Amino acid sequence: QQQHPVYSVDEDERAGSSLEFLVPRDLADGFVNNKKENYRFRFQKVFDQTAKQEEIFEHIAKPVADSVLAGYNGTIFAYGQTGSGKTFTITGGAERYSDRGIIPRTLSYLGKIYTTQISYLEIYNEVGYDLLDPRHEAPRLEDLPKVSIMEDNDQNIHLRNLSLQQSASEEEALNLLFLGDTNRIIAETPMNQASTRSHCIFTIHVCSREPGSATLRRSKLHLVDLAGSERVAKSGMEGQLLTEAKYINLSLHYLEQVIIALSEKNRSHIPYRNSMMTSVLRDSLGGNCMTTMIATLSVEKRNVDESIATCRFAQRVALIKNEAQLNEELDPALMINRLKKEVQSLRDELAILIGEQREDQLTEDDIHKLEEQVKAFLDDPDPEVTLQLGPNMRKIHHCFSLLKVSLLQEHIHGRQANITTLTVAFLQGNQHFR
Ligand SMILES: Nc1ncnc2c1ncn2[C@@H]1O[C@H](COP(=O)(O)OP(=O)(O)OP(=O)(O)O)[C@@H](O)[C@H]1O
Repeated sequence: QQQHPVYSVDEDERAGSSLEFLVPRDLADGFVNNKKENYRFRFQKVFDQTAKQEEIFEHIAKPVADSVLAGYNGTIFAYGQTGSGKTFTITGGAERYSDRGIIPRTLSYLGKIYTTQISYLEIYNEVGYDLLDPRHEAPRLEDLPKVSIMEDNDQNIHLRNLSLQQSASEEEALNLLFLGDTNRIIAETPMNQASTRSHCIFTIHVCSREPGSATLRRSKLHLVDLAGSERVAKSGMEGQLLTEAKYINLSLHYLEQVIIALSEKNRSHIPYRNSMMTSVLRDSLGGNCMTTMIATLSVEKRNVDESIATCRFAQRVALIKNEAQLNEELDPALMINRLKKEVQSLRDELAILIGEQREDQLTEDDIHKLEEQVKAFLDDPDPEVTLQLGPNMRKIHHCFSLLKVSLLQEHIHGRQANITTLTVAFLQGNQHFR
């Protein structure tokens, strides 16, 4: 229907894609700076309306899913005004199988390789609810248990009343997604007939171990469908819708504050605690996480100011540089087994080197022979004489004990011992040992 396109996309293999809005002066409604007519934003990639869900998964979700499989945390979240396609991108459309979005495609991708646990959290007016709680059939939202945030001494976040559901197969995980989606709070707004009024965080917990390795990798992938980012004044809401919109705007504002703080160098305090969502996403926006943001735009003329606001937000997010760390922990039983095997193989190797199987203890016969050797060594008047013990640390230690006893006795009897010779004897034994 548009006579003049309001945007253009410029693809550059190396520099990424850029998106430009053309805003004739008469279109600026007070939000955009109407002295300017061109707004240009650079993104890693811009997907046009013709882009297929398959393409979005390949470019956006698959790399994050791969890093989750490698043991890092990951987050993908969709941000944009109501009706711009956040739910369509994250969950998918109901009409065609090919319309399925990032969550079902990711489950299918991960499902072939790992068993997982799923949680699905909804944050409505700053209160968290478990979308997988069976009590969701309760008539009123207020009757449901609220999810609360607890922090341990290491500043790890724990969510009380949020269930972790086992899912052994892709089908089980999909069932959980459908169950949760039917519980989401949806309202008809002036701009979208089925508008989600809350933030929804679908989390896939992955625990993996390479075959034969003692290392467990635990990582999680948050797939976040944010509530619509539009400003209240424009959407013509009132009553409950207005209250909801104020909460949504406030929590998105806090999200933005956290994101800006993360992008500032030398910033020690990040205000995660201001809102439920930033508390929950604490380990997923900065630090130990690979974060991808999808900004969805409704590119009609009347939405151009919201689109520009969305792009500005997305560019601020793009400034975060996360240092991803591997979430690894050791399985003690496996570690002990592995060390036992290592000890055995070192013993075998040693036996080959010294040409004999090493006993744990010296035998009586060994001890007797050593006593004779030490006695002969001490009695020999030749200053060049050495003790030949072979590459056996137990024998060397035992001889030192014998020599110490002898030295102490000599001392008591007022005679001097030749300590230099003893040291040389040890070093020779040691060299041979090496
Ligand atoms: N790329 C697309 N192709 C086809 N239909 C789409 C696409 N994106 C969105 N739609 C359709 O547009 C409508 C609005 O999209 P959607 O519900 O995903 O928006 P939203 O951003 O999640 O909105 P809200 O914030 O209100 O929940 C839906 O009917 C959806 O099926």
